[in-house]
Amino acid sequence: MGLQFDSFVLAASTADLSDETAAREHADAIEFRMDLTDEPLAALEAYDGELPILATNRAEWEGGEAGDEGRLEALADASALDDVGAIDVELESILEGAADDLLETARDRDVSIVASAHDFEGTPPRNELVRTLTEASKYADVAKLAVTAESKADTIALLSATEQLTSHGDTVATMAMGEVGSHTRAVAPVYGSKIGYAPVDPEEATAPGQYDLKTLDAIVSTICDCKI
Ligand SMILES: O=C1C[C@@](O)(C(=O)O)C[C@@H](O)[C@@H]1O
Repeated sequence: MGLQFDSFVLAASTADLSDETAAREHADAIEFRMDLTDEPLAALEAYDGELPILATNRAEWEGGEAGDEGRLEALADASALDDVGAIDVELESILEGAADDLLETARDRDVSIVASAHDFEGTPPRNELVRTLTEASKYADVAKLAVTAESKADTIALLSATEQLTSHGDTVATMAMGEVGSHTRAVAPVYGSKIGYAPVDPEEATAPGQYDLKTLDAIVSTICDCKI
């Protein structure tokens, strides 16, 4: 069965699957950043951890390091592995039609789909946040949106959009990158966000403003009963 996102999933985000041992105490899943390592499929095949994997192969044009050649095919290969319970696919690739085969393959294999969008420059207006999340929800089990907050108003817009989609019955994951937005990583789950990303080692953050795994687990567990 695919990774379920009915309650909050704290993902240890890493390019090194040997982090799983240290992550196990705090994380519900591993986000494996295939694009940040050399032989991702070999690493996945050798994986013998306990936590299920959310596989991400982030494109260069979306802030990652994977070139387009073979990128979605590698995700399809990853989805064949038992430990891979979910894949992350850029909303842009979905809308272009480039991910049609991948989505079908994932569905056939009962692997959950996270459709993601990122804004590394700023935070679009609230109605656009709602529109992007609504669009992503049409194609995926989880609609994910990471923006860059430049003001407190940006963070409130993101949290408000998160609450709106969640009350409407959609499954979303949201976070504001950067210093101003850091706290949204802790409080977004209160408003319904279903995935948190955190590195085991703060030096190995996969996005700006992330808390380390232990810290995020402690805060979320304290302020929210989202994991139940
Ligand atoms: O898309 C996301 C969210 C993220 O960018 C973050 O801001 O925590 C971290 C990435 O590893 C992940 O793929």
